[in-house]
Amino acid sequence: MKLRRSMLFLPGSNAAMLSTAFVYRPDSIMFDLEDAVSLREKDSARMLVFHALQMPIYRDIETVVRINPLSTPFGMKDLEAVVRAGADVIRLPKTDTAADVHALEAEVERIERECGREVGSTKLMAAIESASGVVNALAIATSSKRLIGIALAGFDYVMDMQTERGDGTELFYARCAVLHAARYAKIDAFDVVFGDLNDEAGFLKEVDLIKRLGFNGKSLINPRQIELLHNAFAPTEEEVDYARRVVAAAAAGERQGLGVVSLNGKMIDAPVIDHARVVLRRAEASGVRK
Ligand SMILES: CC(C)(COP(=O)(O)OP(=O)(O)OC[C@H]1O[C@@H](n2cnc3c(N)ncnc32)[C@H](O)[C@@H]1OP(=O)(O)O)[C@@H](O)C(=O)NCCC(=O)NCCSC(=O)C[C@@](O)(CC(=O)O)C(=O)O
Ligand SMILES: [Mg+2]
Repeated sequence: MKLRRSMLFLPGSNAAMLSTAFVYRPDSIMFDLEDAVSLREKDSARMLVFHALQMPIYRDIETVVRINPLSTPFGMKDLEAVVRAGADVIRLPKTDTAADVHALEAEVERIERECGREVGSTKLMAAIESASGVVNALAIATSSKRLIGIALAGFDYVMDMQTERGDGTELFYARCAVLHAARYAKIDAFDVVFGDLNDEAGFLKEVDLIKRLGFNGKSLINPRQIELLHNAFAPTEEEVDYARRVVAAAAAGERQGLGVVSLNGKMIDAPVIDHARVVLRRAEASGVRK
């Protein structure tokens, strides 16, 4: 089971963060060349990220680079550098249509051929940051075989919607649209950045909500958020124990030729058994909640 619970953003211009971020063990590290980098640092940040991607410390952690949009003077330069440097995933910001992904994919394929990387080895993810992106979420999610997932980007999205971040009501439709598109396309879905580092309770409430909705994980901006997120996504001892009992009851039922059995008065059928197996695989991959 490939875990992508935590995707930690860090500004590509910050050399100290670039060389230490791996110690926090997020599932993926996202080097940002877009909005966290000022205009005068765009070129130096690209160089820093180009070198960081080739450091041995990043060999066993998924690396994602958020490039600038291809419509800016920086986007193509970013892409040339980071595909050649071996980024695992390119995150396209402000993806409004499937055509944005097609344009990116064509350039990635050209660069892979030019530099001798295996064609198709560079994966993509699309960040949806506008009403247009949400309306086109299904077309975006199904636009390329390279896509590992789509992410909702809350800050730009609420700006586009002429509202502001609040209790989540403002994101409800977009979260559901992004999730359904991702599930239809059988790729991952990532939730928004939570910006208030001192509001741990608010962060955990949001994590609980997005876990219940079905997101795979969340974009993060600070290492403090990683352990909280991983812990909240891990199954509890009780959930693991119950899952084991469901699997055992199902096996006993199968031996008796029964498709459906009951466990303490609760119906155990195929989807319940599948869910129990997911809980057990999750516990194996991530450990049990502390
Ligand atoms: C927020 C803050 C300045 C706070 O700094 P502070 O220094 O107060 O934090 P502290 O907790 O005190 O740091 C303790 C120790 O951790 C180190 N440390 C901190 N953060 C680290 C990190 N990220 N990676 C590695 N290391 C880190 C730090 O260096 C220190 O190390 P040391 O000195 O050695 O002890 C800092 O976190 C930070 O810059 N975050 C990343 C911001 C960023 O990338 N934004 C762009 C993406 S969002 C966006 O664009 C919106 C979006 O587009 C999103 C979408 O698309 O989804 C949309 O539209 O919604
Ligand atoms: Mg944004």
